Amino acid sequence: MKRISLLGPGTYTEESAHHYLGRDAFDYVNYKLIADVFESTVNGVTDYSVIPIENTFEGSVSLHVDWLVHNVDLPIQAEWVYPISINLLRLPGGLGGSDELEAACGAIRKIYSHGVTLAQCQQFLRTHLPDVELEPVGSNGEAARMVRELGDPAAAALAPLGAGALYGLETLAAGVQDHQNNFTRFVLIGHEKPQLKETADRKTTILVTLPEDFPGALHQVLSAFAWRRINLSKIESRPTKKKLGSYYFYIDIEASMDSVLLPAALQEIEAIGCQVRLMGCYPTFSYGTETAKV
Ligand SMILES: O=C(O)C(=O)C[C@]1(C(=O)O)C=C[C@@H](O)C=C1
Repeated sequence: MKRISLLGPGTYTEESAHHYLGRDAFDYVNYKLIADVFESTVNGVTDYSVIPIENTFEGSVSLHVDWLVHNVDLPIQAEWVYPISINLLRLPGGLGGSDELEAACGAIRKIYSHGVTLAQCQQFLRTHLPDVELEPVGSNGEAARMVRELGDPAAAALAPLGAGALYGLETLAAGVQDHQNNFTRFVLIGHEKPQLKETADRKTTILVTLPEDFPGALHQVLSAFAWRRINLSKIESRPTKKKLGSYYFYIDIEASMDSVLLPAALQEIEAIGCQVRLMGCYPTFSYGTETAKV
């Protein structure tokens, strides 16, 4: 059975992977830190890694995109989008009583959660828990585990309901994210093409580095897609980390490398002196309509 590394247990990453790939079709290997998730696939301990790369409100998870670009050479093999509903969890029977949210919140002194999750609940925290200490941890599953292990009734976690069930925590408030249509995009990376549903739409991700001192180079890159009517779903500049002011463009394209038009567009971009790195051509799955199971 193929092995998949991810942040877990009790994380949104795990929930999303079970939803799209199935619980039993793969052997899931849990790690506490995203660096270890990446490295397990680089070192051949696992075949694939699942990486959260973008959130509706927070935008790109820069740390993860940078790992994908600078530290590893693992193609993207699939992507999916999963809804993120965030819950305030604590030890059962904590101080203040769980029926009165304000009273119960008044008894909380410290909240553990992933940094991205804390950022998605800023308004809720300002309104209900303005004075609590916020402690970012490696994953939301880890946050729930710590609340259980500490045994401190004044501690709480912002995490998935599944983490509460796993560690026996009670839900003080459900769906506390600031925006209701909160989704995160995950990618599956690894060397081998996985066996997934063939009917899904395909996307291609490339990195483009522009030639130096070439006025209008980005305009020419974009026009190579525009006149062929190829749709881009994302373009983002990130530092190359080589020198100040030097950037590459991370581009998601709604087309497959199997089409006639996309390889021609990439050739045109290379011909003007840009460097193009193919990050993957892969099926994309959206929530509610389909899963990736064969
Ligand atoms: O800690 C988790 O639950 C994760 O799956 C990680 C992660 C992330 O790294 O972005 C995934 C999705 C959520 O938007 C917040 C956190």
